[in-house]
Amino acid sequence: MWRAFARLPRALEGGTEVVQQITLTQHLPPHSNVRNFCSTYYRKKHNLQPIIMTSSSKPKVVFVLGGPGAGKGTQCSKIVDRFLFTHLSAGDLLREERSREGSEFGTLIEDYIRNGKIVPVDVTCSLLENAMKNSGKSLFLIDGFPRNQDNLDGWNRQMSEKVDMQFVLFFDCDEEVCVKRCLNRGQGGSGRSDDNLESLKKRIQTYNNDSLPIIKHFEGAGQVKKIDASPDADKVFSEVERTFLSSGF
Ligand SMILES: Nc1ncnc2c1ncn2[C@@H]1O[C@H](COP(=O)(O)OP(=O)(O)OP(=O)(O)O)[C@@H](O)[C@H]1O
Ligand SMILES: Nc1ccn([C@H]2C[C@H](O)[C@@H](COP(=O)(O)O)O2)c(=O)n1
Repeated sequence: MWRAFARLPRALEGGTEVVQQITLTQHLPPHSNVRNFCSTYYRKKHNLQPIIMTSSSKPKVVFVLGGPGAGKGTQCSKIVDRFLFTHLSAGDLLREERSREGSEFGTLIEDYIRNGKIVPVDVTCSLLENAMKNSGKSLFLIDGFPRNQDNLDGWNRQMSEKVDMQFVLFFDCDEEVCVKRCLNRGQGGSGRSDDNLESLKKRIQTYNNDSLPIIKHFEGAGQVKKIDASPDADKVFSEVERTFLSSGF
């Protein structure tokens, strides 16, 4: 496959930078009009505007799910380095809000996080929507969301019409491996109030009872791309990379 990128200036898209990837088949002859038209050289030489093919101007979203410590954050930062995505972690946004001076939700968030429970969706969804708007970007990895039925219902109410959900990237990892990784992360000085055995037991329980059914729901709709998250991070990423490339990113 041969790829070209067309970048639409922010001003044209109401403040949202839209980067579209146009994939053409190899079958085009090397000097076909389409190829020439797409080439930066040709465009510059003839002072042409980039090609704009608008399939949708809505932001694109990939949900990233998996157990605590499965490696979602690690893989998201690799995806950001390789592709044009912006990473939004629901957990990070909640921790930020918890620490924000004057936040009315600080105590509630800390209680939910320490006890491995899922914060009510109105809080999380608003943090996500604000972060999306403030970024000015249009390709998002939404990490750790939706984590239960309340998250999914709230998203469907507030956001589903405003974005194009592409697929769910699911990092599949054994419970023991997940727990070990989180405990190591805690011992390495993560400073997270939930990287301890007591919180982890509750987080795993919440994952099994509340998050897995959501993944199954997406699976039933054919929207899940499952990745084995147990090998080392680079090996996991080669699978991830293949997935994004084959999805046209
Ligand atoms: N493939 C891997 N092999 C070994 N260790 C890994 C791998 N991926 C991530 N880790 C390590 O495991 C820990 C958890 O990884 P990470 O924070 O990416 O997981 P997460 O799924 O985002 O966790 P959480 O849901 O708890 O935020 C980190 O210390 C990370 O360095
Ligand atoms: N959708 C979400 C995501 C996260 N949380 C809370 C509860 C989690 O245990 C904690 C840490 O999330 P992580 O960094 O592991 O993704 O944050 C939530 O309530 N709702």
